Amino acid sequence: MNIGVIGSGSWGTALAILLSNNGHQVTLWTRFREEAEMLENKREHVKNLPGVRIPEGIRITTQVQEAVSGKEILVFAVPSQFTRSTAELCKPAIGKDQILVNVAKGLEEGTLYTMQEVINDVLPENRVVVLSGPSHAEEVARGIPTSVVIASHQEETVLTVQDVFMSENFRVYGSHDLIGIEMGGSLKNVIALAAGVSDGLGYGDNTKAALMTRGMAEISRLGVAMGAKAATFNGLSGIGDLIVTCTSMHSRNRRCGILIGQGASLEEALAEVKMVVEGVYSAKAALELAHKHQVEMPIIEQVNLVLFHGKSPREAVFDLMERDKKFE
Ligand SMILES: NC(=O)C1=CN([C@@H]2O[C@H](COP(=O)(O)OP(=O)(O)OC[C@H]3O[C@@H](n4cnc5c(N)ncnc54)[C@H](O)[C@@H]3O)[C@@H](O)[C@H]2O)C=CC1
Ligand SMILES: O=C(CO)COP(=O)(O)O
Repeated sequence: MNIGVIGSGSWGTALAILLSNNGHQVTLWTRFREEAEMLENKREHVKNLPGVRIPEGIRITTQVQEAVSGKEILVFAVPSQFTRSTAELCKPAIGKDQILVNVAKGLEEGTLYTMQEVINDVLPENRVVVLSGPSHAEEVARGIPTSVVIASHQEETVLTVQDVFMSENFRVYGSHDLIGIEMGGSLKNVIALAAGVSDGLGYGDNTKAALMTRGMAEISRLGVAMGAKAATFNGLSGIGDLIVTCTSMHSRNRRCGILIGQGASLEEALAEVKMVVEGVYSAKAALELAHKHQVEMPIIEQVNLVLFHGKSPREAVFDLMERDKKFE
C-alpha cells in the first residue's frame, strides 16, 4: 500500500520503519526542514532513535501534498497538541476514501476531545481508526516483539488496518471500543507521571503497585461513564499500556515524574526529557472530564495539584493515603 506517516518524532519514525519493512511504500512527513534534513542525510533519527537505520525506501518530505496525495492510509503521529492543526494543514490534500490512523495518545484541552474525535471534527467524511497499546518506539524500531490494538466502529476497516501493520514482531488485535481504547491510552500517561513521582521520591514497589492499581480503577471509572466497556481496560490499551508506561525506562511520562519527585519544577523536568510528555497535557482535561461525568479521580486530582499548583509531591502522596476509608 501507499502510506503517508504524518509526524516524524520517535513514534512516527518507528512506525514508518515497521511499515516499510512490511513492504509498503512509505512517505514520512515532518513540518520542520531541519528534522527532514537530519532524517534524509543521516538515515537515522539521531536524537530520538539513535542507532536505528531508516530504510532507503522511506521518502522524507516537508511537503504536505507529497505526503498525502495518492496514499491509501495516513498515519497521524504528531503529539496530541498538534493533531488538530496538522489535520487542518493536511485537509485540502485529503480525499474522503483515505483511512486515517491516529497513534497519538492524548486529550484536547478545551474541547476535551480524544484524538479520534479531533480528527473526525476536522475531517468528518473520513474513517478514523486508533492504534494504541504498550509500544515504546525505541523497541518497535528495533523489531522487539510488541502487541497493540486497533479500534474502529467498522469491522472491515479494523481488518484492513490490522493487515497493514501486522508482522512477525508486531501483533495487532482489533476492537470496536474506540472510546475505551483512547481513554486507556491517554489517561495511563497521567498515572505514569504519578508512578514516576513515587520512584523519584524514593518510594518502593508497593507504592507504585498501589498507584497503578488504583489509577486503573480511576481510568476505567471515567471510561465506563463515557461509554467504554469495562473489559477494554483489562486489555493492551488499558492495563498493558499502564504497565509499560509506569515501569519502562523508555517512558517520557515516567521520567518526567521521576524528575519532579526528585525536586525539579515541571518546566525543568520537561526541558530535561526533551520529547513530548503527553500526560502533562492530558491531566487537566482528565480532571475536567471527571467533574463533567461526576467521577472520583483522586490520583489524577493530586497529579494536577503537583503539576500546576505547586503542591509538594510528598504531601500529595500523604493526602492520598489519608483519604477516608473505602471498599475496593
Ligand atoms: N514514543 C513512543 O514510544 C510512543 C508515542 N506515542 C504517541 O505518539 C505521539 C507522538 O509522540 P512521539 O513521536 O514520541 O513524540 P516526539 O517527542 O518523539 O516527537 C515530536 C515530533 O512532533 C513534531 N512536531 C513538533 N511540533 C509540531 C507542530 N507544531 N506541528 C506538527 N508537528 C510537530 C516534530 O516533528 C517532532 O519530531 C504522542 O501522542 C505519543 O503519546 C504512542 C506510542 C508510543
Ligand atoms: O505510549 C507509550 C508507550 O506505549 C509511550 O509512553 P511515554 O510517552 O511515556 O514514553
